[in-house]
Amino acid sequence: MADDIAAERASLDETAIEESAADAYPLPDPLWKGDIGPGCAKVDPILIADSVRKTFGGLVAVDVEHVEIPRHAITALIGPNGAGKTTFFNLLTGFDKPDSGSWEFDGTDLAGVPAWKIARRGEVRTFQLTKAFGGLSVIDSMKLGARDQLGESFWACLIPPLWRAQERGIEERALELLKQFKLYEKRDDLALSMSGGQRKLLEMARALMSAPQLVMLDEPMAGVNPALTQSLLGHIVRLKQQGMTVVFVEHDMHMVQAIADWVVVMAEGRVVAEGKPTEVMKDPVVVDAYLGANMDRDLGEVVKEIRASYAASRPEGGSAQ
Ligand SMILES: Nc1ncnc2c1ncn2[C@@H]1O[C@H](COP(=O)(O)OP(=O)(O)OP(=O)(O)O)[C@@H](O)[C@H]1O
Repeated sequence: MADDIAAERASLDETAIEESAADAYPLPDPLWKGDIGPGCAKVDPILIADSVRKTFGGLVAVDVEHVEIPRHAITALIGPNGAGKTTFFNLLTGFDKPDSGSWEFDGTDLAGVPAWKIARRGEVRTFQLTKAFGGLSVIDSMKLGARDQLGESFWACLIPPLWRAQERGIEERALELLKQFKLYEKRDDLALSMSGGQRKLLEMARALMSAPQLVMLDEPMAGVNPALTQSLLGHIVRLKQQGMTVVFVEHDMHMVQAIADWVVVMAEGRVVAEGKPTEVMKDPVVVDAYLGANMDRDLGEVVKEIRASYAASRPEGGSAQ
């Protein structure tokens, strides 16, 4: 496993990650305050969610008591299928409405705020399945992304020099991002003519049109060939080097260990564990959530039992919660 991770890290140089840039936004060490565990406080959180709950009929899809996302870090959100990861993403980014709960992004309450306004405030997301690009070219998809996220200014539309300047700015940013994502040569191609992996890159580039602070990526590597996976991993690390905070959903623990600073684990709608990537997969609660044992039992009870037996087996106190 360690060799695999080393190889994964070594291969990231395909996208020329500049080591010198890594310290531009140094992370607090440690990232958390107090006891480490589900819902633990962070030294510098960019997003704080409280009592966020979403049900579909009788099914509780999300029931997150408290979670904090560390600023400037790469956080992986992991968990078995149906754990509620995508639904939680949808809620936090305004693409779905919770039954209850609140969350703040960089000190601003975002509950009930629509997706386009959330994007304007600096929190953007990509989708598990890339959104339809219609018959648009790559460059037009980028420009439309800017409109989706930046919105149209009524006054700018009435004053030609203003909208021309805005158009120019959008085009320049789109071309710059396409260069960064190595899609510049494809700018006039139909977006739909690109491979699944290239569309994932395009979706990520498009999400950056509004110069966000927090980028939420839903399974960015799913269905992408290994070569492009390296490239995507490199791009995610580069977002962090540029000062953005990243949250990504991923099932492959090699990828998580290769790039994540922090891991949040969900199961049955709840956050059941948090920690550093190297530590969190040793947590028996996480092992259990992945193995799917106890599926028919109340998760809260299972978590309590496992933590109690784990603590008992470690006289010095075991895990924090
Ligand atoms: N629109 C919906 N209507 C009904 N049930 C839904 C809806 N969206 C999600 N669910 C259910 O909510 C639960 C959580 O789903 P969600 O997609 O958020 O999980 P996930 O952790 O992202 O899973 P995966 O890793 O498979 O993508 C699942 O049981 C799912 O079937």
